[in-house]
Amino acid sequence: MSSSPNKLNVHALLWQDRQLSVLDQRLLPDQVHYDIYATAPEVAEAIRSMRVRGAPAIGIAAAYAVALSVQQYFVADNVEWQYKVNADIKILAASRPTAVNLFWALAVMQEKLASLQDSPVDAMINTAIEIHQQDIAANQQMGEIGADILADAQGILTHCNAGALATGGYGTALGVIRSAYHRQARTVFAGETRPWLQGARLTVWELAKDNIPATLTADSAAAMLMRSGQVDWIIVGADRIAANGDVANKIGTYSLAVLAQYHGIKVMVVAPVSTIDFTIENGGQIEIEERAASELLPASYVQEGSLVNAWNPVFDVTPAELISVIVTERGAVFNPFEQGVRKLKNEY
Ligand SMILES: CSC[C@H]1O[C@H](OP(=O)(O)O)[C@H](O)[C@@H]1O
Repeated sequence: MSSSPNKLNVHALLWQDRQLSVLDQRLLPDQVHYDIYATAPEVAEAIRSMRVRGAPAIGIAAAYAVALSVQQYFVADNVEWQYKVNADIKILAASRPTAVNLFWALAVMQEKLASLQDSPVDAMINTAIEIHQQDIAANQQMGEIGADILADAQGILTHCNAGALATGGYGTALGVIRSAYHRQARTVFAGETRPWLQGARLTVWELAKDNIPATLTADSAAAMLMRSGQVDWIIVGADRIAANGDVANKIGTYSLAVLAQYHGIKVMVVAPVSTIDFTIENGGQIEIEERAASELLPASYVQEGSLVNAWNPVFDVTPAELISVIVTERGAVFNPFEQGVRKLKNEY
């Protein structure tokens, strides 16, 4: 059986001795390597280059980065330091555009900073730690809510990595899979998730570390797998959810949802409320990150004058009508297309 929530030893981020250790996920599963960062621009580059990735993990990393910036620049009786911190916040905000957790975390940290009169360093560090710990608690709550919904369902297909590596710990979609597997064995399939291979390199590695068997599938095998009758639920994470319940997530999620509807398979999206962008009405308003063609092209095509280019959007939007349930730490919204997710709005 999988380990209990607290025993899983997979951490995308570690705060130790006033420094941030970041697991370089580009090197997994071959290498478990942490880099230590002391400045916000270093963390921004770690987010941009996907050393750390996953909507909640990006937000938590940004929160720690703001704390690092305040620690680096704060000077008593002098307001100059605030300009430098604000410049760092702008650098962090420019690192990746789609995951709203990044901007949510920056807003929480800015609000906290504005409320402090003096000696803000420890208060800002504690706020970042709270954001981290709240994310883990939310994931464990969502895990139980999602496992209740699954009941005895056997076959699960997940996409990308929405696990401990993408969050503060435990995971969103993988959190549900962990909690469900903790109750009774399930059959778990993981899509490889080209081109960055979060499924092939991260999800199956993370589940194996947690004693949860998983079967890797090519992204293009999803339709045949669903037709085989082995899948009861598609369970995925999210990077930004619009007020009407449209969901931006890893590229390929939309295809899975269309296939799921055709095959009568249910779709569960698992995300903390910090992933909901209540300021936008629908998924058409979500900026979809396009990454370099070189991340998709074989190296031999990446050369001056090559006639081969690549279109590399790394997220897509799944319309609410293709989603059966959105699970958050504040509860589940079934058939989100009916009323959206506005009822989940609450002041943080
Ligand atoms: C916990 S949901 C994480 C979410 O982020 C991933 O994207 P990326 O690896 O590019 O940061 C993917 O969309 C996951 O579902």
